[in-house]
Parts: sequence; C-alpha cells; structure tokens
Amino acid sequence: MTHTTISVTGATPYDIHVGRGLLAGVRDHLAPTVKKVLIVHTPRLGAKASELRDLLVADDALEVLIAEIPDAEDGKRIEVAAFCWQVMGQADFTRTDAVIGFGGGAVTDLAGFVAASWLRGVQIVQIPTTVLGMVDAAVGGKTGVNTAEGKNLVGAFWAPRSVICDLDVLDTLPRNEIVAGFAEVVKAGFIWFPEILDIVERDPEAAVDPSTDEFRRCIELAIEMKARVVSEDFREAGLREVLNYGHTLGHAIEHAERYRWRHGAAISIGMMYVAELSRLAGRLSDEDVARHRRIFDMLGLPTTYRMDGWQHLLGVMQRDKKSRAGMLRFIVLDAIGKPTVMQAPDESLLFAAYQEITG
Ligand SMILES: NC(=O)c1ccc[n+]([C@@H]2O[C@H](COP(=O)([O-])OP(=O)(O)OC[C@H]3O[C@@H](n4cnc5c(N)ncnc54)[C@H](O)[C@@H]3O)[C@@H](O)[C@H]2O)c1
Ligand SMILES: O=C(O)C(=O)C[C@@H](O)[C@H](O)[C@H](O)COP(=O)(O)O
Ligand SMILES: [Zn+2]
Repeated sequence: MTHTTISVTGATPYDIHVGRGLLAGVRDHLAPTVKKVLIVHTPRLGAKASELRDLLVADDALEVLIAEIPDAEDGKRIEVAAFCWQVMGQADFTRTDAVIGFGGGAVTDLAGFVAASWLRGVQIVQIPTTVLGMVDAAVGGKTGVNTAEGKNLVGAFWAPRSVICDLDVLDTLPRNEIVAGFAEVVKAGFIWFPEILDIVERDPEAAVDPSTDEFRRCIELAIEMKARVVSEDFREAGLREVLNYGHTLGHAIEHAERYRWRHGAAISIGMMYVAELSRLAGRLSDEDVARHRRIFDMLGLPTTYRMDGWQHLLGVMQRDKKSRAGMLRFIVLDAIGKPTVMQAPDESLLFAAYQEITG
C-alpha cells in the first residue's frame, strides 16, 4: 500500500504521513537530539503503546516514559495535564526531549497542550489512532483542555513535528467511533471538497470501511483540506474559522451532555443546525439542506436534538471562541463548498433554525 505525504507549510512546516506499517519508522520522526520521550495514551491503547515503546527503546540512546491518562474527554482536563507535567518534571525532561500523543483526538489535544506548555514548548509527534484524530485533531496544532464552562476553553496553538496516520491502528476501532469521526470528514465535504459527499452518496458503507479505496480517498481529501487551511492561517485569524462549521452549537451540546457525547455526533447536529440557519437566512438552497440530512442519515449520524435546552445552549454558545464583543458568529454556507461568516444573527432566527432540528 502506498505511503502518502501531505505537507503543511508556513512558519512551522511539517508532514502528515498516511499509510500502513508506518509505526515501525517512528524513531525517524523524532529529532536525533531527543533523549527522553513521553508517550501519552489511554488504557484502551495500552497494548499498542507497549509496542510503540519497544520500537523506541530499540534505540539505546532513548529513555521512554509513559503517561497513561483517563479515556476520552475525562483525559482533556487540566488535572490530567498537571499529572503529565509531574511525570516530566520527575524525569528531568528538557527542551530537547519529545512528547508523543498516541490516541484519539482527546489524547492528541491533551498531549499537544502538555508539549506546548512544558518549558514553554517541546516537540510533539502526533500518532492519531481514530479517524477523527487522523483527519482533524492531530493536524493543525490546536491543542487544549475543556473547563467546567465550556469545550477547549484553555489551550495553545502548537504545531507538531510530524503526524503519523498508520491505518493499521484502525483495525481495533469500533464502527461507531469510525462513523462518529467521519462527521469531520463530511464537514470537509460540505465546506471544501464536495467529492467527499459524492463518494458517501454512492456507497456509504464503502466510505466508512477503512479497507476500501473510497475510505482512503475521503481521509486524504479531508487531511489535504485541513493542511491547506492551517498552512494559510495557523492562528485562526480568518480562513481557519471555516473548520468550525457546525461547532458553535456542537460544542454547546457536548457541554450540555457533560462531555459524554461523541464529538462527531454533536457536530453533526451542529452542521444540520447551521445548514438550516443558512437556509432561513436565504443563503442555502432547500436541496443543499436536504443533502446534509440525507448524508447524515446514510451514515447513521444524528440530525436532531431535544427541544428543551435552547436557553442553556444559547448561553454556552456566547463563550464560543468565534464570539466578538458579546456577538455570536457562525460559519454558514452560501453553497456547498462556499463557507462564510454570519455575524450577530437575530435571536429569533437562531431559535427558528433550532426548531427545524428538534425531533
Ligand atoms: N485539535 C483539533 O483540531 C480537534 C479537531 C477535532 C476534534 N478535536 C477533539 O477531538 C476529540 C474527539 O476525538 P475522538 O473522536 O478521536 O475521541 P477520543 O479521543 O475520545 O477517542 C474515542 C474512543 O476511541 C478509543 N480509541 C482510540 N483509538 C482506538 C483504537 N485504535 N482502537 C480502539 N479504540 C480506540 C478511545 O479510547 C476512546 O474511547 C474531542 O475532544 C474534540 O474536541 C480536536
Ligand atoms: O482545527 C480547527 O481550527 C477546528 O476548528 C477543527 C475542529 O474540528 C475542532 O473540533 C477544534 O478543536 C475546534 O476548535 P475550537 O477553537 O472551536 O475549540
Ligand atoms: Zn471538530
């Protein structure tokens, strides 16, 4: 199977590697000067993390440390970052040492933040083990943790040295996780590469099956999209905001559900919401909105939410990072592949769109 390399350019360039059997070459992705490596992983990835450690200790010059952190969003907390800092401090981890984030998006976000903050920045190699991590979380250098008030409210922009997407690690990933992660792939289809949507519509089963060419094509298109966007706008001064399509309501739902929902499920509803918002604002056609619903239905991703929580969701959305001077801002579509910003929409319009997605 071929090995694809997708490059991020800009002030801190790096490559994203996609293929199979890539973990064997992990040492080559760390700077030769590295003496200590911290592998951050969750209990579920314990056996694979041991294999990774064995590959690294084959280099006698390397000392490998392990930080096993709680699973999923339970790991994206400041207390967990503090635990990692403690492991690093006790091992005299220096500026020439390296962190490896080995897991889903929750792990790569946390590990990236630990690397960004330790000694004000040490190198990080991201090895995502979920679809979502490969196409989105491990690429682009957004790192962080959740707080009681909201999702990803504390963090840093910190570019990885390298991203290794070894498709072999997806063999153990449950189907529901593959599908949830595919929500970010579909997002790339709505905002940038409609070819992804065509592939899903032709054969949704093949699209989410990691052994198919269709899956590989979708994954690579989504990574390509993200690499192009973050190459142009690393710190989200403009263009990068398009990657937040569906996330304003999506993050508020994750908060309302106490981070027990899959990120992909929450943002699927969030994308359905902004599609309806775009339509009610006269921007998006009925057919393009129907296309959203059809694609989410084909994949088994949710498109509706309960009627009651609106006031709570609205309050949480005020803390969205795209808000400016108390004004809400949403990424909406003028057409498929044409995202834009909607500034301070009327609350009645926001509620009308919400009514369209209540089951
Ligand atoms: N930084 C970014 O740009 C960015 C982008 C998108 C999402 N995110 C964040 O990513 C997180 C969601 O990531 P996720 O969907 O990968 O969730 P996750 O990290 O919680 O992983 C999902 C589940 O899959 C398990 N798992 C991971 N790899 C596995 C494997 N190979 N085999 C079996 N089980 C495995 C994990 O233990 C976990 O239970 C959210 O916190 C979201 O905010 C960040
Ligand atoms: O990389 C980005 O930029 C994104 O917005 C990608 C999103 O899919 C991702 O969930 C991100 O973590 C959301 O960022 P936030 O700044 O809204 O917390
Ligand atoms: Zn996301």
